[in-house]
Amino acid sequence: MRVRLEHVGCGFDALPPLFEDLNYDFRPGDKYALTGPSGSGKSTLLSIIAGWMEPTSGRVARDGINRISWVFQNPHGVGPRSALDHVALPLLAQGLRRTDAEAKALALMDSVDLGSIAHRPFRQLSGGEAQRLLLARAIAADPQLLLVDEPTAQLDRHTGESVNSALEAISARGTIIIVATHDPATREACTHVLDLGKHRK
Ligand SMILES: Nc1ncnc2c1ncn2[C@@H]1O[C@H](COP(=O)(O)OP(=O)(O)OP(=O)(O)O)[C@@H](O)[C@H]1O
Repeated sequence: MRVRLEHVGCGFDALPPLFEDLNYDFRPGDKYALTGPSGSGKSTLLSIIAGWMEPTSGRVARDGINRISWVFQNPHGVGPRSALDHVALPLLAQGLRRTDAEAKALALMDSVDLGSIAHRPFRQLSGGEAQRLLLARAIAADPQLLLVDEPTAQLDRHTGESVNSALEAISARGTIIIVATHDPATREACTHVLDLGKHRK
């Protein structure tokens, strides 16, 4: 199982390319920080890696990757539904009984410091809580590749550390994790750094 960038480049319209000739291997059990200034193409590269967007040049090889989860910078959920329901849903879809799904969902929510808001409706969550909730849901889906866009941007240090620990725990299960981040603590918590600032043309 791995994801490989082969001579990947991308640009929009007549603008200069964001990046060109990116060659990179992403492997299970490692955490990759995708860094670079605002506008350098981090979210664009996540879209390309996920297969949502074709690169302008080169290709992405995804070997043995069937389940991809993506936690967006701007989280969306179902307003009136409880936070717990959001995390339990993928577990129910995997065939767990509701009591087991909810117990597992609650443990995942605890791991990102959300145990106390489990029964609140999604619409009452703050931006940082909503994004952590969707991280817990993404982990519940048991992905082989987890893409996360700026998970700690809206968080205080302690909460940011719990997010980094949750990423560590899922990485230890063999998931490939790629995190677009400006946060030095998240970058430090990763095993590798791919800096798009250095690939700008
Ligand atoms: N569909 C599009 N058409 C034209 N330009 C686009 C499109 N999508 C993104 N861009 C431009 O490409 C550049 C890279 O955007 P991207 O969101 O990938 O950057 P980023 O590194 O994730 O930025 P940030 O750190 O601010 O989130 C930006 O200048 C953006 O305006």
